[in-house]
Amino acid sequence: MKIAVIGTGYVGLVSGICYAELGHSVVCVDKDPYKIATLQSGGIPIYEPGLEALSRKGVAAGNLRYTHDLAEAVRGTDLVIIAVGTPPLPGGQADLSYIDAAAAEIADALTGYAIVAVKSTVPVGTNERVRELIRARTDVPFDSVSLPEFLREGSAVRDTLEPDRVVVGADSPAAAERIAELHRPLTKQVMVTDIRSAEMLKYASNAFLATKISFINEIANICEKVGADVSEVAAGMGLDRRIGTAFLNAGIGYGGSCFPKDTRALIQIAGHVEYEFKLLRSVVEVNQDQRMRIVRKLETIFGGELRGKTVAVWGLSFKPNTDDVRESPALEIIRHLADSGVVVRAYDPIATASFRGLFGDGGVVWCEGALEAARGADALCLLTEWEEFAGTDLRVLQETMRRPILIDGRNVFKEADLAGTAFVYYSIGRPSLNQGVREEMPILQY
Ligand SMILES: NC(=O)c1ccc[n+]([C@@H]2O[C@H](COP(=O)([O-])OP(=O)(O)OC[C@H]3O[C@@H](n4cnc5c(N)ncnc54)[C@H](O)[C@@H]3O)[C@@H](O)[C@H]2O)c1
Ligand SMILES: O=c1ccn([C@@H]2O[C@H](COP(=O)(O)OP(=O)(O)O[C@H]3O[C@H](CO)[C@@H](O)[C@H](O)[C@H]3O)[C@@H](O)[C@H]2O)c(=O)[nH]1
Repeated sequence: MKIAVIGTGYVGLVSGICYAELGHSVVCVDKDPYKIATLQSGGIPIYEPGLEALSRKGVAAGNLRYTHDLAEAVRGTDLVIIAVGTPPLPGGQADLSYIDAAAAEIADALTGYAIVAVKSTVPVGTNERVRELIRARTDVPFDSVSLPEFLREGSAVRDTLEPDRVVVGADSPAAAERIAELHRPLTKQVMVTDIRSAEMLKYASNAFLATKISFINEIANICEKVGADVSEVAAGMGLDRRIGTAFLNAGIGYGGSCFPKDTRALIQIAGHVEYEFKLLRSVVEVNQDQRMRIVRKLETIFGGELRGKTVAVWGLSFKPNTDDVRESPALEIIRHLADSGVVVRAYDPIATASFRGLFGDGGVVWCEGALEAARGADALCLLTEWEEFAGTDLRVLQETMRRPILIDGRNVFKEADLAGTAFVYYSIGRPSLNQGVREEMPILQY
């Protein structure tokens, strides 16, 4: 197929490169000149494992190219994929201005029949809105398809080439079949449905996963008080195939460019039809609170006074294996620490530059290595579970720090790692591992 992908962000770029890998003829379009220049020179403007090599391969094979000229890319194409951003507006609802602008540009560029598919995450009814926008500007025939994307950052290439499922929402059976056919080499699970269900299914999936995370975080918080271990609890729950083990890792809550935005947008979508999504509101509230537990724990350890302390932070991205820091819990935690008069020494293997771009520099010393960040610190907070942190020799770390206080926000370390150290250690929902802050467990009488 001849495919034009509009937007070379995390979704558009990965999708475009992977369609080229399947042998299709792909043009990726972005209006950001820096991104296109980087891509044209063989680089990748984001950090995503495996992507750069695939991009170079597609370009060398002659079936992948990059341009900022949308009209030229759309001309004569079979499929146009919209993968522009839908960031949150201040009230939480999705900002559809990039979708509208792309739709108008596509309408003006269409020269013959094409399928226009929306991969961006959009509120129910948006595909119909896109269709009307295009129809108002052109007589060229086209079909609309909702093609929600489920990839995760950090494993985006694998998720795209081996997805659990592909969902195609369409009201034209012929267009649905063409898009289904495009994805059949990737998975047996191609689901064809109506457009509104496809749009809703994307939000419902993210909201459900976010619910799992807030649920296990609340269980973790209770575990701390009753002397149970959340990792044991989650493992045992996960053995039930109806529950499954995935997304039951307790920690400092979810971040990123999707769960925070999409949960809030779904609350708004429900609100528009006068339905109050009470469960999801709580999920969001629990998540917000969970981030601050780390700060409260530090305050308790330091007797309420953070001012003048030096705190090392390991991990700035919202999850490992990405440079994306959008809605990363680290933003809020570091902001709070810096505002409380703490000197923060921060390190991330990949995401420091993007974090500084969003956060600024105030009150933070940016470090080039994990041990360098820990040097002379009164406490260390681990916020992202990058693999390199798990391999730390805690005895060496202890020697580096002024005081051995370790707040493990992602439950990376195990009992054996702590053996022979003097760390005051606190993790999430595993009170038996706590050292130095271990509380007497209450005798439970009911
Ligand atoms: N990031 C993810 O992991 C992920 C996963 C699934 C779905 N989604 C959804 O996919 C959509 C895109 O997300 P993203 O993270 O890739 O966004 P992004 O912000 O990283 O990238 C969007 C890109 O679109 C470009 N763009 C905007 N308008 C354009 C236009 N008219 N012409 C050409 N380029 C244009 C921007 O310059 C930008 O590079 C969002 O709706 C998001 O919710 C994201
Ligand atoms: O057990 C878990 C799993 C995840 N997280 C956190 O949840 C957030 C999101 O993680 P993940 O879902 O792996 O990353 P994303 O790249 O944001 O992917 C989500 O959001 C995308 C955008 O919509 C969807 O396409 C994906 O299916 C969906 O998993 C991160 O902060 C994680 O640290 C936890 O705290 N505990």
